[in-house]
Amino acid sequence: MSEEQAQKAAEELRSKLNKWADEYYTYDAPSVEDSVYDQTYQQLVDLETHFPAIVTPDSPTQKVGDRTLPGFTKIPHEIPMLSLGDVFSIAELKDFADRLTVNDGVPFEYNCELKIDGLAISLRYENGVFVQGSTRGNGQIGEDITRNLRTIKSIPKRLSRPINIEVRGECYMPKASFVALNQQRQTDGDAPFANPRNAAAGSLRQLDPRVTAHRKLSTFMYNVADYSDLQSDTQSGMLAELKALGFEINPDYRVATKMADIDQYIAEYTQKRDDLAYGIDGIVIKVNALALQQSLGATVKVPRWAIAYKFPPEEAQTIVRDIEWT
Ligand SMILES: NC(=O)c1c(N)nc(OC2CCCC2)nc1O[C@@H]1CCC[C@@H]1O
Repeated sequence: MSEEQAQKAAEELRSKLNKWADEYYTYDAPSVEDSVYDQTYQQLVDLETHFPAIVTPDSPTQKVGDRTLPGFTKIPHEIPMLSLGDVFSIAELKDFADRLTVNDGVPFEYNCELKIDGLAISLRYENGVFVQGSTRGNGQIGEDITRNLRTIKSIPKRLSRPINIEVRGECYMPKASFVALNQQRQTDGDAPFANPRNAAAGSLRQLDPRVTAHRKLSTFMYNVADYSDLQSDTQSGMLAELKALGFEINPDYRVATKMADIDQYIAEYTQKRDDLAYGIDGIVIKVNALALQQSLGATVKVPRWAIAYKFPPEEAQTIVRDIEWT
């Protein structure tokens, strides 16, 4: 390989790594598994080691640390926005359930939810009025995207009750909006978005809210930062309460009392997945009783009372093959 070819290959690797890092660090919406990122990063390191002259100061190999977007104010999450542990088989899901300490002999009740493939957001209300919205960021620090979120119709500007509450959920782009947007981008000569999740992330990262306003984003809310203001004592009851407050919640949730019910729900939505108006990348299974959620608590990153069952990837990630060394 000549130095010129190495330079070209390095540029391609850098643009991929920068995009993936943005998705991961800024919107918690990685479009590739960490292993793909790591292998590609190593290829860039090898390439730059073989051809030191091609290293650029802005190469991912030269910069470390924070990648929140310039132009957006940082918002600390007083109550961290957790992620979810993943399982990839029913057997692993059963292990998760078996690991939960037995609840004084009473079997756990679970709430099954579709895992919406968007990006996590947090909405804060004071006396029932929407005052601030942010991205999840790294779970501790997000970006203030209030102005962009105000343009999304499914986000209530005023709740049905004048309460103080912080609600978390997923912002997503419906499949139909994604297809229309990519057609428009093709017409305008812009690069199409790879998937609805990236399109949602790209649409929320706009500094100009008018651009966001035209992207037809929507939301499904599914969690509150602090349960104290709610009446319900279960996850399923909380969803119904959020709906009564004015939030959009996904209607396909279902309470399950045994593993067979969970298996059935997973089978049903594995079938229905392609017909849904929005993307899902799995199923979230949560302990239904909020008091049990609290007592089970969380690790630094994920709750002990919830797990994501991930669908098998639709197409295997194409990993860049080893570069031919001449
Ligand atoms: N994507 C989803 O549909 C979804 C969901 N239905 N429910 C939760 O519950 C949270 C609550 C505390 C930890 C996980 N999280 C979801 O998505 C998470 C948020 C951050 C990373 C995942 O996208």
